[in-house]
Amino acid sequence: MNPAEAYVLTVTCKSERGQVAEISGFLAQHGYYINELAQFDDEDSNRFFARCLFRPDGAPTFGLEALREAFAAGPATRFPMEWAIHDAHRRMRVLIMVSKFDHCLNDLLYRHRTGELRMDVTAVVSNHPDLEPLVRWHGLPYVHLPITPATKAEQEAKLWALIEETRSELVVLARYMQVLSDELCERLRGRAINIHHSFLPGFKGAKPYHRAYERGVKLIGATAHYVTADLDEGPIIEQVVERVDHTLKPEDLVAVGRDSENLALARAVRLHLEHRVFINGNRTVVFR
Ligand SMILES: Nc1nc2c(c(=O)[nH]1)N[C@@H](CN(C=O)c1ccc(C(=O)N[C@@H](CCC(=O)O)C(=O)O)cc1)CN2
Repeated sequence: MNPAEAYVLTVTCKSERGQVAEISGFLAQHGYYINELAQFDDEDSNRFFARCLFRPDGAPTFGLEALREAFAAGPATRFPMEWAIHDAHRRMRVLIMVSKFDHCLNDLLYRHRTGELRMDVTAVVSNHPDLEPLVRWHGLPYVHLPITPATKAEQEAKLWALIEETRSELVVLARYMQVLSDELCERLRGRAINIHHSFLPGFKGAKPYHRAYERGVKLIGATAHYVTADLDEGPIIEQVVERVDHTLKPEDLVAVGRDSENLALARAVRLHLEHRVFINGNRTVVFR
């Protein structure tokens, strides 16, 4: 559990000696105590990643905005970096997208209602009307945006307007069965998560469970990943696998897979909400 007043610093930069000392010294100097510090140095990319949970220790020098300004002028200048300081208790604004499959949506909304996923759901958007009753039961806005190949651009324009109007920070594709355009993927880079119903890179594309059955696999899985223009190729955040055997038909694999999809997506959303995921090329660094 985070302290009553807590902040999360995220840093990505070129690997150089003195970075950890610079960060920890800066926070200590300005009256903050470090509760957690996770770091990773990727020797292949020569990139450094860090996540620091910290709190005021007595009367700190700054408020949050002044702290950000001081960090920008201090450590972030000495070590050019991508960084952010988040209020650890601020709830991220999340827009969920669905089609007709309801298991991932149902699971996310349950975890939201019970407080497990500390987020503000801004809206549930679907290209079908089917799931409106479930969403209304949760007291959340449901926006039906039908789509056809001829209306795809118009539908995505409405979707983007909604994302901006609701100030949504994260978009979750909870078995949304439409391919997002390259432009929308770019606009949502690093803040759109999809659940694919296979243990990627196996069985990309359509009907993975049927193809897994034909292949006679002994494990099936689900993969939560960031959305990119390359279908099902985005940086992987979380994966869950489940043992299966020769007695299971495709429809049985679909049923077994639903639990894996729910768990992989919920874990990935939580990791993102807590600023634990860093994109590292086509991979991720995840501070669990
Ligand atoms: N640009 C991206 N868009 C989407 C991704 C992605 O990684 N990049 N993930 C998919 C989810 N998905 C598999 O997990 C997937 C969904 C839908 C399709 C597809 O071919 N859909 C058809 C329409 C199908 C229908 O109307 O029922 C289409 O878009 O023409 C492929 C993969 C979500 N989007």
